[in-house]
Amino acid sequence: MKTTNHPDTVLIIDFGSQVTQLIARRVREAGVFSEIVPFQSAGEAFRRIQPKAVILSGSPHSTVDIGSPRAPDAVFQAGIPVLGICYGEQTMCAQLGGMVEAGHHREFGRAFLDIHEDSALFEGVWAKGTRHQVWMSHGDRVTALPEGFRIIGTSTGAPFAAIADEARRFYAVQFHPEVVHTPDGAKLLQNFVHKIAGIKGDWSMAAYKEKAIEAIRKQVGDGKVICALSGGVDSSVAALLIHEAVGDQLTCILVDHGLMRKGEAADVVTMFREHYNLPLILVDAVDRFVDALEGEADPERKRKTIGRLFIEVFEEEAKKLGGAEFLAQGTLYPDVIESVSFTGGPSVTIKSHHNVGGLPERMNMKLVEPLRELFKDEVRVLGKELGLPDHFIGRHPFPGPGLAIRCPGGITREKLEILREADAIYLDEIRKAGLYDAIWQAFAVLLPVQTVGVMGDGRTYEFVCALRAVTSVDGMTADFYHYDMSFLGAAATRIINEVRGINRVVYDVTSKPPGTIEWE
Ligand SMILES: Nc1ncnc2c1ncn2[C@@H]1O[C@H](COP(=O)(O)OP(=O)(O)OP(=O)(O)O)[C@@H](O)[C@H]1O
Ligand SMILES: O=c1[nH]c(=O)c2[nH+]cn([C@@H]3O[C@H](COP(=O)(O)O)[C@@H](O)[C@H]3O)c2[nH]1
Ligand SMILES: NC(=O)CC[C@H](N)C(=O)O
Ligand SMILES: [Mg+2]
Repeated sequence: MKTTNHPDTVLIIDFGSQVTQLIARRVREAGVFSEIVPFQSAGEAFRRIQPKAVILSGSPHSTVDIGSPRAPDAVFQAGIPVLGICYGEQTMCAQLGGMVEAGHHREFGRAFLDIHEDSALFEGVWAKGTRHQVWMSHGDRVTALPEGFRIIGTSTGAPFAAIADEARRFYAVQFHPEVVHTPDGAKLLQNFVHKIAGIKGDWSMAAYKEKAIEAIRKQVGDGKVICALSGGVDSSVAALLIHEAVGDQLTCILVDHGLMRKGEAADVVTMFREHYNLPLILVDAVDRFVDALEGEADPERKRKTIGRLFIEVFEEEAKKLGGAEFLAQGTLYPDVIESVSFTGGPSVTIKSHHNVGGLPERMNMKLVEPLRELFKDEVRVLGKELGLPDHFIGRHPFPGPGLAIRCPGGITREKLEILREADAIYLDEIRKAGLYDAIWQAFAVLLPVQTVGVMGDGRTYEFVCALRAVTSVDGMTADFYHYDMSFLGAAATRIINEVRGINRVVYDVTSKPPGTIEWE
């Protein structure tokens, strides 16, 4: 694991809470860099990073169980502030000489906290004697405090809902300040990092950009870099950053695999050539991909074929350039966080996500991943810093395998063409209705089902098109978008009227889980 470049880091120790990432988000929103590490490697990370403060996350575990996770003792001996959240409070108490009792007073959801004492944690937010909404999710509770601690807040189910040892700068809460259902939670976290830990809060995207550029120059030297550029936000921002760092040592490669949205390859090329004067090779690999996929109906085989062909194309292009030592990717922080999994054993593969990650091993290239510390919306802010036009920054994500995984059943050129047209109309309607930015991702799917219709007094027997639109934060969970029916009616009419081959349109009202966002 790479050493962080940030002097004032808050280390978040993950015990497997569902919302650990939110702690990192809130800390970063306070202008302070944060890193998440799983508890198993927290000791090593603590020595390497030398954080200015530590936050202990929640957990599905119970501290009363034998073998349940603990924070490294060094965390409590370093003289730095520590904040325990939920399980984090429980383990802090268990480790420092207090007591925790297992589950008779379960508290889930909204609860109210009575403020007993003024505290640096509450400064400017909550005054003594007031009551505030917080969000709880626990069964266990602390029943005796370690020496030096006092109660600063209580709730009905948790007499020790907020505690502090001000001398050692140890604080802990039973509720979750990181979630929006604790309306003042973000302010408490700001107090912890600014007032208690004394970290300035000058971590900004502008500063990040300069550091990242420096780091790229150092890593790459005078070597050659190729960047697989899809025109999506991640690879676009990575490419711009590397271009600022090493100029024309970078060559971008956009593969037109015939599975892109309508006009997309040309748009991406125009945008990059017009605005950036960035060396970009457009590889026409349409026949190669579509021939290989012709008739293929199995979702996993589609994905694997596409992944393999990407590798072949990149190998050939790198060779043509006389070789390249580095491959740039738009890998994001959620891809690299090793979240703590309690399912035991390897998790099942739902889909083989195509990525260029398989490339370096096969091609002996070193990876350049300047975004691996960022969340997607942070990447968007960085894109703004780099002058990426708004319509590129706000683009919906688009999967590497493209339309191939939106065409369930056997793929044919004709079906891809029909789908491309329907998708373009659908997105056009969304833009015209002003809904594009309210939706996280939207697309059309061409179903391998034909139905009977009547058009102009004649019988039709054509395909069904499904429309999908979801809201989400990170693509891990999603809800279907609640359109007004008149919008759906208008979009359906246009698709059926304008696209030969489709005579029926349906809307997908499945959330994730149980569905996934894409159909394959
Ligand atoms: N048609 C393509 N040509 C070249 N590289 C591609 C293509 N499609 C995908 N890639 C590579 O695969 C990576 C993963 O794709 P992914 O869709 O996750 O990211 P993205 O396209 O950069 O951003 P977004 O998630 O917003 O679509 C991309 O960053 C890019 O490096
Ligand atoms: O680069 C990618 N390569 C893939 O193979 C891939 N499959 C799904 N996706 C995108 O990931 C998000 C979650 O999709 P699912 O709910 O369908 O798994 C959604 O945004 C999907 O569009 C992919 N992106
Ligand atoms: N959210 C949590 O951290 C819960 C901690 C512990 N599992 C409990 O039920 O109390
Ligand atoms: Mg993409």
